Amino acid sequence: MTALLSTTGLQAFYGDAQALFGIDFELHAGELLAVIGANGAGKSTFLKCLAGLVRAPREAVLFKGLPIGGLAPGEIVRRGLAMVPEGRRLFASLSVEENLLMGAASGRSGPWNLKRLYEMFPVLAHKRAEPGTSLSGGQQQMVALGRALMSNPELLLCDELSLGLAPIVIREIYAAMPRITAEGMTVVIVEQDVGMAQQVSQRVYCLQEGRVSLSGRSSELTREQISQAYFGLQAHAEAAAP
Ligand SMILES: Nc1ncnc2c1ncn2[C@@H]1O[C@H](COP(=O)(O)OP(=O)(O)OP(=O)(O)O)[C@@H](O)[C@H]1O
Repeated sequence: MTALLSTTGLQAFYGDAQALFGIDFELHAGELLAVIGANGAGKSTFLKCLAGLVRAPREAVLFKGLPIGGLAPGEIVRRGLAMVPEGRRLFASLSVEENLLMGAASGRSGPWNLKRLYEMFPVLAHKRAEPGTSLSGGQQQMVALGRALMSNPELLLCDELSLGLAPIVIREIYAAMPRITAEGMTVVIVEQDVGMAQQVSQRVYCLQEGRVSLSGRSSELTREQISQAYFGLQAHAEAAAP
């Protein structure tokens, strides 16, 4: 099966500091995959390389068979890859609806529009005219997720959706995932909560100090394997073919 997205030997740097040391990664259409790892392991940097927010060598990232490493973020969105950034990053001067409509600027068509989003998150319909930043953290996360969906991507990258949110709100946000994947969308989540990551995903990659320390099917990985990969002891289970 051809990968929807793959990276080969992906390295990333902040100035002279190296953050990723040769990431080999493969993602197939329709998967929901989780990237886990401790603080500073390189999870956000990895997603940013895919989305064009951190520089990557052109050939190190293939999306739909074409090299996209280092392309401008807007070009990558137009090709069908959208990201929900860590920390929501809403436009403070814009309303909820205007924030959502920013996502539609890619010009891509597909199943997601304002009506669908408001059905999925009714609270946003009630607050459509309010400034995005006046909402609760969980509601802002719904806007950030909705804004990315409005670009009708084939691949959605979500960086720590649960950051700073109460467990009940986290469950509400993750409850949206089956509706998103039911549309055929492929999803990568970065998640600190390993239990949640394993529960919602089909496969997991664990990063440790900028390297893949473990990959495999979520249902088959043991807590012990994950905690070893998370905290740095040697462990590697090859990903089973999806
Ligand atoms: N803007 C930056 N400038 C310099 N170094 C950075 C920058 N962003 C991240 N780093 C470094 O790159 C490495 C990977 O960080 P990254 O944020 O990708 O990790 P992470 O796994 O997403 O962690 P977290 O869960 O804390 O977000 C770390 O050593 C971090 O200090």
